[in-house]
Amino acid sequence: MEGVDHLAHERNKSEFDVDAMKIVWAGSPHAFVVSDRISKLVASDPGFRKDNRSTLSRKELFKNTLRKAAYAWKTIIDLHLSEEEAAKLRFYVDEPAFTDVHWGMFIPAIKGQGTEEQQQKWLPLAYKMQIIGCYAQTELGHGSNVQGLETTATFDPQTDEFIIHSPTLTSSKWWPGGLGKVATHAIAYALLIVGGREQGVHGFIVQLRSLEDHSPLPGMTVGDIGMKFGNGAYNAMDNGVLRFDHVRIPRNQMLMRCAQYTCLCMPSDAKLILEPCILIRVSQVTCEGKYKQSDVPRQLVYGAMLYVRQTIVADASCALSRAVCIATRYSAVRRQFGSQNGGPETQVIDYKTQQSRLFPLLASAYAFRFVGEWLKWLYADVTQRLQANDFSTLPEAHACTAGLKSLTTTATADGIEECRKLCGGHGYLCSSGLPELFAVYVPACTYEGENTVLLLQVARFLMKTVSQLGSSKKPVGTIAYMTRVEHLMQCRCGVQRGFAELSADLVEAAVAHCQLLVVSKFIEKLQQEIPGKGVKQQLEVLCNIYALFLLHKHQGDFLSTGCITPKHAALANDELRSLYSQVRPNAIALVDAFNYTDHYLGSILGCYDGNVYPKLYEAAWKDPLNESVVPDGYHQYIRPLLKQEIRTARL
Ligand SMILES: CCCCCCCC/C=C\CCCCCCCCCCCCC/C=C/C(=O)SCCNC(=O)CCNC(=O)[C@H](O)C(C)(C)COP(=O)(O)OP(=O)(O)OC[C@H]1O[C@@H](n2cnc3c(N)ncnc32)[C@H](O)[C@@H]1OP(=O)(O)O
Ligand SMILES: Cc1cc2nc3c(=O)[nH]c(=O)nc-3n(C[C@H](O)[C@H](O)[C@H](O)COP(=O)(O)OP(=O)(O)OC[C@H]3O[C@@H](n4cnc5c(N)ncnc54)[C@H](O)[C@@H]3O)c2cc1C
Repeated sequence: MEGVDHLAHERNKSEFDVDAMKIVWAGSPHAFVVSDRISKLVASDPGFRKDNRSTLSRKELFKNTLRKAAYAWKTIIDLHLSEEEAAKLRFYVDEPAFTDVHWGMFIPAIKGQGTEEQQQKWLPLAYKMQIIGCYAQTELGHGSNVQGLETTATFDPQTDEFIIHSPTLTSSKWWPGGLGKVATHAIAYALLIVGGREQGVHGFIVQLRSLEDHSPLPGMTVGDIGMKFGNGAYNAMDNGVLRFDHVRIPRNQMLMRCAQYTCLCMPSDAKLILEPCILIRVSQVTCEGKYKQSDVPRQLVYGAMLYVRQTIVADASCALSRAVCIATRYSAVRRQFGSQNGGPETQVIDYKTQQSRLFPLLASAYAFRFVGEWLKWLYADVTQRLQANDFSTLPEAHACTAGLKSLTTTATADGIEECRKLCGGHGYLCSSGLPELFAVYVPACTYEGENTVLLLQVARFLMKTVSQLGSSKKPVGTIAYMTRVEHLMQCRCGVQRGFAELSADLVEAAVAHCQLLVVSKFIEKLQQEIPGKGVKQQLEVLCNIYALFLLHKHQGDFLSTGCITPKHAALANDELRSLYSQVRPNAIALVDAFNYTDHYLGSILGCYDGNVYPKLYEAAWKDPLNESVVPDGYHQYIRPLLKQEIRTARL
């Protein structure tokens, strides 16, 4: 039987309203309509074709990405797309590009840390893409440790300028996306030196390339850092290297204000829209060469990272759901063993082992979706509070964004790889879509804060909270539960001792805290009204799978701390098995609810109609290696080998 019939049969088994679930997944009926329309627009436009990416050379890939970015921008302008629609278009075009960093980091950094004058000067140009920006923070020798950056920005009061300089090889900027070949400007982070005194790391707007002929400006040595992991994939991005040799910029190009807690605003007609934002001055250098710092928390300069980490959490559910959709559909198509009386073999999705690897990932995709929604709310909430000069929830917002970024990207990267394995040998083919998805996704565990480094930030926050237990400062919000954990009261005196020594255990505690967050936000979601036949029931099953799977995976910790008994552990495992059986008939419908087009999935194994084998067979013949029956190199290397005379006696 062909796959196409097979999946139709699977769809008929489902016990809930898939259209209603699509709306839950999208977030609202409006979000669904926008997403559905834009995904179809992209899928039907040959200008956004992506099935040939893995066969392109680096140069061809990069040029093709430039073409797509220009074409995407033209589409946005011609169709007068709104900010929401433009963001969806970028999502469905599905190509890492300099535009991500321009819109996702360069513009938010200016909006966040620029003065009003700076915003008025630079944002209209950036919004119209008349300048293209990158975010140049990381250096060859320094990434996680931002305070350790070596690039210097020395104020020269004679000329009212900063001199930006890379004093060592290790101070070369290294990694910024878009820097290598495209960006005309950068937000460069450098150690500020005023009157001979170091004043910490600050951001500066630096022009890199001529707006006439794109050549690097005097004093700049700039280029691409080279091929990265995987063919195609993130190599569409020109991550770059940059050295400054005493480059002079006007004093008014130091970012002197901190108000980053505003959302990205991309106007449909590329005209400037300035949103209301917080006007907090963090630091300033005057023309007389005086450095002034206000008394607001210095951590506000990390706001751009808070913003991007929150978007990364929202993106994790997309990447994981995409892999899960591919693996689930293929698991229903693929058959191995178990043929009875010459009948069909068993669908691999019916094997309990397959279910126990696949369904927790399906549940995780939904769990991350809802925690991502909640994190957006938290980010909006902290923004509002900061506008009222209330900094009280900033540490919690930092811990949540950092911790959830770490948890969800790690689980998603691992989950994509598990989905590849769940697809057996065919999962290793580029046409499965999974190798490229993994290669594009996996750096999310490193960029925007290396995942272990971020968990250490969460651990620091948790330990601070524990040390304050019993004081008048009661933990609230996501750490309110700590007052209920008696054991923590006994720990509180010792928490400031041995942090480094115990850091591996503390990282585990940080992960557990984040997992609790994900579970509790899933439960909160279920407490809302959820319309649609059987939708809530399905989500309850998935929520229970997510929670019980974690309990099962970490049962050693639960048992050793006396939180559960061996009997509980066994019951949890029984329940998990029963939940897998409940998901089974709904599995295909649950991944259909993601509403992904075949174009976006980019996977023969995951195609909607399940018609996998003819498509795999057809695709093989399109490989460049099959352009000729006899390969290039036959006459040079194969034929001489076949015709060689055996000269050595032993052979
Ligand atoms: C082809 C298609 C084209 C389509 C075109 C269409 C057009 C587009 C239209 C629309 C599109 C919309 C697009 C949106 C796209 C969005 C996508 C975004 C893509 C992103 C791409 C990512 C690329 C990668 C970028 C990077 O990686 S940038 C570099 C990031 N670097 C880091 O993250 C460094 C990590 N290190 C740190 O964060 C810090 O150094 C530290 C580890 C936190 C330590 O800080 P430090 O001050 O040195 O140490 P401490 O003394 O420990 O202080 C910590 C102190 O501060 C608090 N803290 C720390 N961080 C924060 C924070 N962020 N906020 C608040 N508070 C913070 C911490 O709690 C401590 O407080 P206490 O002292 O009180 O304990
Ligand atoms: C694809 C990609 C795109 C990027 N884009 C940009 C960009 O646009 N702009 C930009 O500025 N940067 C960018 N980066 C750089 C990125 O932000 C850094 O690589 C990241 O912050 C990690 O820093 P690092 O490389 O210094 O890692 P390191 O900190 O050197 O990490 C190495 C190891 O050391 C461990 N480690 C480090 N510190 C500690 C500690 N205190 N305690 C315990 N363990 C520790 C880490 O856990 C890790 O295992 C990008 C990186 C990648 C891979």
